[in-house]
Amino acid sequence: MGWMAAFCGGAVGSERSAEWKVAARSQRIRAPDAGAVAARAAAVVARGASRGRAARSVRKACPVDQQNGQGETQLPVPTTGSADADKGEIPPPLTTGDMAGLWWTNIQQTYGSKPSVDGAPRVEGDPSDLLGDQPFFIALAKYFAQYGSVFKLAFGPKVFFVVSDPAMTRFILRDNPTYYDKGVLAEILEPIMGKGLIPADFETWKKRRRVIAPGFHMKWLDRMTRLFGECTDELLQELDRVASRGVVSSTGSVKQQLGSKAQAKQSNVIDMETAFCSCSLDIIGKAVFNYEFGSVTNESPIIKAVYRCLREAEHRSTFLFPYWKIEFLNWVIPRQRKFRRDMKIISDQLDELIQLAVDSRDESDLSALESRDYDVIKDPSMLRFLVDLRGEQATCSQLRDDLITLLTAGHETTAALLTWALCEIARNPHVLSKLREEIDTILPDRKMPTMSDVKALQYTRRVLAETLRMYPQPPVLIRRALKDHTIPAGTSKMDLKLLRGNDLFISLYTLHRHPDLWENPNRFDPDRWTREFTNPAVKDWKGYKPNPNEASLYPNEINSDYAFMPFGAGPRKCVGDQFAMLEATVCLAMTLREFDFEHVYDEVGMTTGATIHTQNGLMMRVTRRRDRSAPDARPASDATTSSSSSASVPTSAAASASASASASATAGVANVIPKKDTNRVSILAEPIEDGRTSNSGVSRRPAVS
Ligand code: HEM
Repeated sequence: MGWMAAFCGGAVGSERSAEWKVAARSQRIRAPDAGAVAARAAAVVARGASRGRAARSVRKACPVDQQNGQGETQLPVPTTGSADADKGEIPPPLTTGDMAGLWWTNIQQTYGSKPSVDGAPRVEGDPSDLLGDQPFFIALAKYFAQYGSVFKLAFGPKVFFVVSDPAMTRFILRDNPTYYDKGVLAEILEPIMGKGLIPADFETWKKRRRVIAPGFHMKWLDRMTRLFGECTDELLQELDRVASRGVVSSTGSVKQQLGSKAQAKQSNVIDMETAFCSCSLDIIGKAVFNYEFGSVTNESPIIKAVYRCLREAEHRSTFLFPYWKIEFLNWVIPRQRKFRRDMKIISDQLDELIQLAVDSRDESDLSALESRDYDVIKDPSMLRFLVDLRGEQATCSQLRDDLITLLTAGHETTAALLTWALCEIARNPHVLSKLREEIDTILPDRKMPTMSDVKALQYTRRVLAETLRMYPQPPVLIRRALKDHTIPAGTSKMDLKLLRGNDLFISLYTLHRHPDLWENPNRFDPDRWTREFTNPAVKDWKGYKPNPNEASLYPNEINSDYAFMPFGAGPRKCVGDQFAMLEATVCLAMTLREFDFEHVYDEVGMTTGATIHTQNGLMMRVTRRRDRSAPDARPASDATTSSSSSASVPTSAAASASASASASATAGVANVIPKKDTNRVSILAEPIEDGRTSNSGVSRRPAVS
């Protein structure tokens, strides 16, 4: 299927062009005129109040809606679903006036004599750590060591409260989710995801969650598990090719050996971060809208557009001044012009896929959809489900927002999980050995994993859970208070009084390494999930209790009483958690069954993005597994390594690092030598910096249907 097909030639093409013009015009008419102009200007002063307008300026109306005469019609509320956040009164959305008032209060409190009533200590000195080279969440961990589990950061008129406390987190995410919206996150993501689940306002979220959540039903997940195996198989074929290339020895200067692009391409070194990214992108494309992403090495325009949009979201999340909200700058600044072009490429393709799905709609009840025979269905995608669900008439633009949200949320997160899991496994031979023992028993030979295999792969899933504890994706959850209220004290022993409009970060990174909540928090120890852990010294925290028989796919917020929240918590918890765990388990198990990996560099630093990235890729020497009948056999160099405490701890330092792992949550942080490289992720086969290749060379596979 060609990207341009929908808009090329014929009557349909020209009709659509006409619709585009109508759509564009109707967009302009719908936009609030004077109010919008004022709001845009005010947004420069008060972020948050003009949500949606900037989004509309980038996003386009959908031709399918025009065709159906739906325009921006409301969706009927479906009869099924799991959204249960509408308990109690929903506070009204924030206005420009609210934000301007709050900013004035912040200025008076930070720089004037007005007393603060919030109760949180303010980070003293220059919080330039947050803008410097080190990742944002590492800076927060440093402040956590100094100020405890609640503190605030003040920048000019902005104040951010940072919380790393289980009881407070439970209050925010589970007990009172309607007190908050997604604040800064929504502002950043709305131009990309529109009214998708992540940035959506409460009303839209409630409707869409009820429709999308049942899409992840058991039979579909079962079919997806097969897809994960098929896509991983393609990755394995590529790894096979890489493994058979000239071996880069473990001695001598790797930099010298990989000095040129040609040399890098001939070596058995691969960037596994990029490889996992490619694999998970393929998976999500097929799963969500039955699209076969083109070859990375062929430089498919859509893949480049998707990656650039993800990078743009990251750029926005780390840029303090939201200049993209000033309309004319979007036309003047090249990266913003490119962003608009990329969004159009993506939207056009999604519109084409939606059109195809709508044209072949086969309306069914939810129960019929949930019991579909996915063995015979050609298109098992989520889009098919959303379009076929009886009574469900989402507008095309809403569907587009849903799809792009699932694509974005479900791609990098899982790739990051696999990346950091492999990073830790390669440093911990005893973990690898236990993994292999399990994998060889449950998945002998080339057997494709099934859902029940994944359930049986308990140790593999513990490794993944441990990875998510140490490298949560995303490392920080973002909320904004919609009403004045008080969050009762947790471990911090102080109530936190919030004003309407206050921004809040829940630092999962520090919560997951909190020394009061975890034994040896910086130690990579998958077996911790089999041991109960309590600490009576922590107020209002029940501790961690393993699930009997580890029945659920991962230890979660309930087992840990909100100390571990790999997929968030409460009604806005990740809708793709099972999908992600199944995918990561299948991919990791299949990969380790076949190949040995060895770190090329001692250090794998972290950088901030939407997820935690490596600094310069996860460069690994890959070889075919040496002795399948003796899974413990590892290269001699590995035998000396023990549990590391951080991805960036040099191998040689791992033993001493783990000895001191019982220190504070920032012990691992101290070992980090960050070197920010926000342009690092490249999907093209180009050498980066010192000549190492940034591309896995993972080729795309033929369509899986
Ligand atoms: C290892 C992989 C993943 C991790 C660690 C992860 C993590 C999270 C977290 C922490 C949240 C909550 C965000 C918040 O409260 O602000 C979330 C939400 C979400 N995730 Fe995931 N996720 C993963 C994979 C996926 C996948 C595979 C999909 C879809 C196919 C997905 C779709 C979503 C969506 C749509 C939301 C928003 C839910 C809502 O607001 O109702 N995620 N995810």
